[in-house]
Amino acid sequence: MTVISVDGVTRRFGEVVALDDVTLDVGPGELVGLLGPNGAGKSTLLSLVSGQRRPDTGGVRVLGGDPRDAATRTGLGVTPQETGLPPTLRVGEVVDFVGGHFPDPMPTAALLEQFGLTDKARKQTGSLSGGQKRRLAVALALVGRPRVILLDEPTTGLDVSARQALWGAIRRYHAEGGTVLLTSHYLEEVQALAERVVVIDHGVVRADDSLDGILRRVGLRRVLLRAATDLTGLPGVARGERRDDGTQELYTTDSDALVRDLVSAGVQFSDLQIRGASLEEAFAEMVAADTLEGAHR
Ligand SMILES: Nc1ncnc2c1ncn2[C@@H]1O[C@H](COP(=O)(O)OP(=O)(O)OP(=O)(O)O)[C@@H](O)[C@H]1O
Repeated sequence: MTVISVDGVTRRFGEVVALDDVTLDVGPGELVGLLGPNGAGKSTLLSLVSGQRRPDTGGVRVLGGDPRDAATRTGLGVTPQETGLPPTLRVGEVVDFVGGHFPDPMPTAALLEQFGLTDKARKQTGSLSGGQKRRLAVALALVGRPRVILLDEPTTGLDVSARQALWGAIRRYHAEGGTVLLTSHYLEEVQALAERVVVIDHGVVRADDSLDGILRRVGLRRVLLRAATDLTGLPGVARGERRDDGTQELYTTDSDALVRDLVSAGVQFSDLQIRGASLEEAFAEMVAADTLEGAHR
């Protein structure tokens, strides 16, 4: 059975098309990372899957039901936005309150222990640090022992150790058979957790592939050199830029072949430097290339 089924969904906000004919199926036990730049439509997609919003056209099913039905939502865990935590309620009270909506909630003490929040149980949520709030938000997604969780930017703003701790909790949930759909700006986070990656941009799914498949697609190298001839249009150069200082920056999937071609063509160059494009650059490259393709369609 498909756990999450998004079928031909379009959602507008006035003139803005936040999602444009999006189709996405997530199977049981999958851990899917939804990746995209600001404003891509990730949060809108999660809000449709969680039943907080309705699509204009198309359909969304979760665990075979309508996500707007209370019965369906008991199988679904979501992280509230930071502003969604009532600031005057104590941490333990918030967990009890959310857990009270589920038939078999996790014991509050065990959950707080798992997320390193035991000593905060009696603190008002308004007094928590940003990192502690994020941990509480993810804990709340798990309190009802849901079959599927939706995590929107689970570790944004966290330091390295807090991020690792949360990744551990997400991995444990997944290892026990849970299905996860998470959004992130961080390729690093998606790389650490997800088996499958969906890249979304301008409301359109640009890529949907295994993590390895996506990494292969973004396996660009950056070649920096100084040359009098313009090399930015050479075959094999995905994108290139000539700088005022005489250097040229060339992105290619095969830097060895590019350098061999330059040598055999007798091109004069100096100050050669080659490094892997950062994941961020590679992701930007993929989104830019697909946008260009879209414009030519
Ligand atoms: N309530 C709203 N009213 C008007 N426009 C909205 C609303 N929510 C989202 N949008 C617009 O829809 C588009 C998609 O936004 P969305 O928040 O889904 O993107 P996102 O990928 O989650 O971005 P971010 O990474 O910045 O959180 C954006 O252009 C945004 O401005």
